[in-house]
Amino acid sequence: MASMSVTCFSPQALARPRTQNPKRKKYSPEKHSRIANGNRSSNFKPQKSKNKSVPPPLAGGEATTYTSLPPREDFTVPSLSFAAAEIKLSHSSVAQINSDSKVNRLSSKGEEEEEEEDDDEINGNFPVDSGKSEYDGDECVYSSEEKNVFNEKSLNDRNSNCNEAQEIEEFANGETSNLPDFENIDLKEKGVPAVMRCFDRAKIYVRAGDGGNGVVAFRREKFVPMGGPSGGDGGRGGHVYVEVDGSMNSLLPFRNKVHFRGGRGSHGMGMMQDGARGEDVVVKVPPGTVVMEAGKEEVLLELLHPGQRALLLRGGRGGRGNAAFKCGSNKVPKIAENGEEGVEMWLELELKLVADVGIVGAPNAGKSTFLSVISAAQPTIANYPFTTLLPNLGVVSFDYDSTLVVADLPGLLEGAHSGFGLGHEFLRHTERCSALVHIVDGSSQQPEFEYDAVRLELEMFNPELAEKPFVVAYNKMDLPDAYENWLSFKEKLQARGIVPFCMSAVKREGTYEVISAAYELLRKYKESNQEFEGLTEPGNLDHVADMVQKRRRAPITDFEILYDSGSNFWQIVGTGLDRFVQMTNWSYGDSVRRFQHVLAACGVDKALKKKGVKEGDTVYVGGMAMVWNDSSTDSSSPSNMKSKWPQLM
Ligand SMILES: Nc1nc2c(ncn2[C@@H]2O[C@H](COP(=O)(O)OP(=O)(O)OP(=O)(O)O)[C@@H](O)[C@H]2O)c(=O)[nH]1
Ligand SMILES: [Mg+2]
Repeated sequence: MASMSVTCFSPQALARPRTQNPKRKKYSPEKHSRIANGNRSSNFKPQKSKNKSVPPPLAGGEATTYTSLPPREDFTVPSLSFAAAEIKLSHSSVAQINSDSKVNRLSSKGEEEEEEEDDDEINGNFPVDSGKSEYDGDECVYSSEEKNVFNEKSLNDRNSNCNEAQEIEEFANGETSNLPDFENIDLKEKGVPAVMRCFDRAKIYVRAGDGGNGVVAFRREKFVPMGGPSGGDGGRGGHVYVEVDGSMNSLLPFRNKVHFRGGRGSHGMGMMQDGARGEDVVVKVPPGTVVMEAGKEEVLLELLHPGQRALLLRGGRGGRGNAAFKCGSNKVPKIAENGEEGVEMWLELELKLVADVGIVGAPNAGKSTFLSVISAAQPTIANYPFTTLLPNLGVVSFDYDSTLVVADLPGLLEGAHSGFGLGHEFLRHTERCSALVHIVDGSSQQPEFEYDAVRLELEMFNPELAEKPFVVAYNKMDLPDAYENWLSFKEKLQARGIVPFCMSAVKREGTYEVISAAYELLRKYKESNQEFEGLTEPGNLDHVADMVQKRRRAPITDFEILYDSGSNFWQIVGTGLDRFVQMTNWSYGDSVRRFQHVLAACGVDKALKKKGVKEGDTVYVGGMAMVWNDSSTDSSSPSNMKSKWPQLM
């Protein structure tokens, strides 16, 4: 049988500063393997937990899920007593757990107790449901300011919890008048401290650099009479690139920096000297970033592989100097162009994890425990819901070339698809997974109900999620309740054509079978999607810049004429013409003549006459106002539009 060797990385590490808590007991792999091997048996033997502080089974026979974040042990104030309120997935009943005992137990557990636990473990009495993480190596420690902020918040939350408990009881009895309408409240960020928010969406502004202006200059040199035009072109503006940086794992940096602008190209100079190019700007994003234009649904780019670089916006073209306009009919051109303005855009970035397998389930089901067993990841594990606030990644490697990346996601609540709890923030991460492991808490009163509720949430968030291949893992088989309910759960699922697995993540039993089954699903999925996979390989990613450029550099002959009869205003709309007006440098006389020529050549005059333009009407082109003359008195002028212009609006 192939062996499981492991490596891991955790995106949580960046978002939440962690240091080792010296008071906490260290996770010892030797001890664990000793315990695991000692207890390894093919049949699960349920053990009554010795720990008195295990919360009592909840009344009403419902699955355990919660509406509000229970306090974190790191931030508890022991003297304060309060009741954390819970709402079950079902609407019928309510249970309250007096968290006092739990809090005190978590925060004031002494060294002696830990030693006692050690003895228990060695004797084979594994304290499976002790409410304390078995793997404390990854404990999160905050700075003193963060703690203060958090403590203040916790205090407020706890005070309000007492009232909430009463309200929730009313809710259970059908008296919902005082409870907020959860459907209509955006719970996304409210009440969640900044350190806990997931930075997986960002809005940024990008702007390509403007091109430099061309200049009018003439060669003046001894012994070179009439040296001719020698004005150089302006340099092009800086491009905007977006690049995947493998070391990034969130969009957090975009909280501090939102604007990215390419450098401006330098202006041209005499002696045929062209201006220097503007500096390019590179926006670094983590792997798995999706780029969209703000306010639009269409996905512009999906950046998956570290090192991938896409050209988003091309810098503006440098304006031509007078040397470029020299021709047979005009050997002394006194004309130069302005540099083209850089394009600007607001973009929405969205980060979707690039994991092969996603672990989903209700809060407290044992998802993080499972990840910690199958990989070297060390997510925080604790006996309260929403321990996991940000997704954790772990890499499982079966042998040399078969590895899979597994993501442990925060628990899902009923209503997660519409923003309830934390789940929907992360549900989109599962869209990238090829397979799911659905962990069911076997010790909950109605595991089938919990299973159905989570499946429904997935389906309501995105029906494609429900189509993904999945493995059902019935967890906590070492607990008597779970053990007793297993057969009925299994039969019910088998009746629907699903074969569930059972396991005890804490005892590391049955976990290998579950992850192997997930790997098998993944393998089959990849086989059947091989052609599609090929498309996601890095290739030419300049299509966004091409698209923007095409839109901008539309032919000058593409225009539309709008007429406002009330004010006798004519407006000529066309991106090609707008760009032409912007690049015309009105300070040179030849520019004006050229502009009129172009208007006549591209058919603007003709089209206006056809539409019935009259003497004295005002015509707007690319932000310029001009007055229409029916009979051109100036024979050198090719267009009927003159006087008042050039004149900026
Ligand atoms: N007895 C027993 N307890 C388990 C087992 N697996 C997990 N637990 C316990 O269940 C509690 C919750 O485990 P977690 O792994 O944090 O659960 P989770 O699903 O990640 O929870 P959230 O992150 O809050 O959604 C912890 O106290 C674990 O020790 C198991 O197989 N048997
Ligand atoms: Mg967790």
